[in-house]
Amino acid sequence: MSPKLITQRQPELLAKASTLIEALPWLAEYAGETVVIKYGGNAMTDDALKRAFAEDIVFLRRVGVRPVVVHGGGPQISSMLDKLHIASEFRGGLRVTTPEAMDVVRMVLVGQVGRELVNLINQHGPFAVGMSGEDGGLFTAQRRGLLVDDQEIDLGLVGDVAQVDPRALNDLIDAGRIPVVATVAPDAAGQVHNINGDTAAAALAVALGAKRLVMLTNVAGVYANYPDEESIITQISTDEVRDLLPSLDSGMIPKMEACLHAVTGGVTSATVIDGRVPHCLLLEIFTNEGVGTMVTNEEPS
Ligand SMILES: Nc1ncnc2c1ncn2[C@@H]1O[C@H](COP(=O)(O)OP(=O)(O)O)[C@@H](O)[C@H]1O
Ligand SMILES: CC(=O)N[C@@H](CCC(=O)OP(=O)(O)O)C(=O)O
Repeated sequence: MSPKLITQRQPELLAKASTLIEALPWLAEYAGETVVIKYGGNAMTDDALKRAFAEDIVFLRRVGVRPVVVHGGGPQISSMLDKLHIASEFRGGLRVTTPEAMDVVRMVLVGQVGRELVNLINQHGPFAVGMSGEDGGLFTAQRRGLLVDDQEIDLGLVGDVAQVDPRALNDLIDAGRIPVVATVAPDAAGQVHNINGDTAAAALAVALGAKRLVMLTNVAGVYANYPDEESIITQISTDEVRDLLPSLDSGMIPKMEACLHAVTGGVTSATVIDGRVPHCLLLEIFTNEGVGTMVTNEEPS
């Protein structure tokens, strides 16, 4: 570059350099740490965004973080169920899952969404390995219902994570791979269950002793009064999440329950970020401000 061009472009070049320098303490803080990233189906809206997500994951791996991807695929499952004329219904943010729907959930999460993410990440090198809760005994599911007014509502083959065996997954990470996890898992008798992606990501983050859980979705974060944009929450304590939970709706219920579970289980923070923003993951982890709503054990100052 000519000296004249450098002078003209100095502000732009300085801005680039300062972004890199801003990342410096964060690079040190996260090196060698496990970060669980939950990629919600609602955040997988277009191909450019998905490619940017794959780049961010590979970036994390390249700078010495141990990223683990747990993906959802709710809208993708719903669209396949529609095509097959199988009705589906959500209760409390969870899909009521008949045996017929379970086959579709497993097919879409493992065979479609998981494959696509593995493919995108591996355009940067042979990093990603797909696995489901069934592989290497990663998750043991336990059937769960939904408590409404002290009455347990049957949700069909919906599971909670009763147990995590992270050995196979840790083997992959130790070998430099990036696990990409689909959240279906057998119960103790071998019956496969549908586990909500947020629920599974939190259980995994706790079991792995992850430093952080970051969840990409299609809203800017959690709103105290959804969808009033003014009511966006940037930081919230676990006590405040407990107070907020009864007022939440749809998919935000399992998401906030999952954040609560992760943080009370020892994960330093759980953050919900806007997956519609390209490279939101890098912005959240490597910049001072971060984006989205962060749940921690501390009262916000
Ligand atoms: N208080 C709230 N703040 C933000 N989003 C909320 C709130 N209550 C309900 N939602 C809904 O939660 C959705 C995100 O959850 P979900 O659909 O499960 O996403 P994902 O597929 O990313 O897991 C948002 O699109 C929004 O419609
Ligand atoms: C029990 C339950 O609700 N399972 C979810 C699993 C996928 C998921 O969690 O997808 P998102 O993260 O995109 O919402 C479902 O069937 O939609």
